[in-house]
Amino acid sequence: METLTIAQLGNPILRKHAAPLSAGQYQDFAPFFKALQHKMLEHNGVGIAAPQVNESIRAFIVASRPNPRYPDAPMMEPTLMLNPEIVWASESMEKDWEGCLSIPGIRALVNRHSHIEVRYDTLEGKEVKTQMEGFIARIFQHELDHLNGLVFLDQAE
Ligand SMILES: O=C(NO)N[C@@H](Cc1ccccc1)C(=O)O
Ligand SMILES: [Zn+2]
Repeated sequence: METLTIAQLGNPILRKHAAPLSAGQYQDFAPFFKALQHKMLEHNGVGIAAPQVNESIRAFIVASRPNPRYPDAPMMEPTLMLNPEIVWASESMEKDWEGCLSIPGIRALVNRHSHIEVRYDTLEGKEVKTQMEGFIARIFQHELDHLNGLVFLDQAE
C-alpha cells in the first residue's frame, strides 16, 4: 500500500456513493485500515472516511479526542466502523462547528441530529448497535455523508 494522500474537495471520488464491503473482505483491508487511522492521526483528525484516501468503500473511523484542532472534543477509543448505518435519528437537531481534512482551513456551522442509533460491523465481523449523541454523533454523521458523496459544506448554514 503506497502512502495515502487525502483527496481534496474537487476530487470526484468525494462525490461517489461508496461500495459496501462484503464480510469476507474485512480482513483483507486490515492493513489499509491501519494506514487510514495513521493518516487521520497525522492530521490531528477526529474522524476520517475511506473515500478521503481514494478508497471508495463504506468504512470510516470515529476517533473523538481533545486535540489542537478540537480542544473540547470528548475522549473515546478510535473506532473503525464497517458498513455503518443510522437506524434511528432524533427530531432534535444541534448546530456546531465542523471541519474536514478534505477542505482544510474552513470551518462551518452544520445542523446535525442530536441523538442517533447506529449499527456497524467490526473488523472481526461482529455487528455493533449503539447510541451516540453530541460531538461523537456529529462526527458519525459527517463521516457517513462522505460515504454518500456529501461534504459538510453541502449542508452548512
Ligand atoms: O474530514 C474529516 N472526516 O471526514 N475529519 C474531520 C472530522 C470532523 C467531523 C465533524 C466535526 C468535526 C470534525 C476533522 O476535522 O477531524
Ligand atoms: Zn470530512
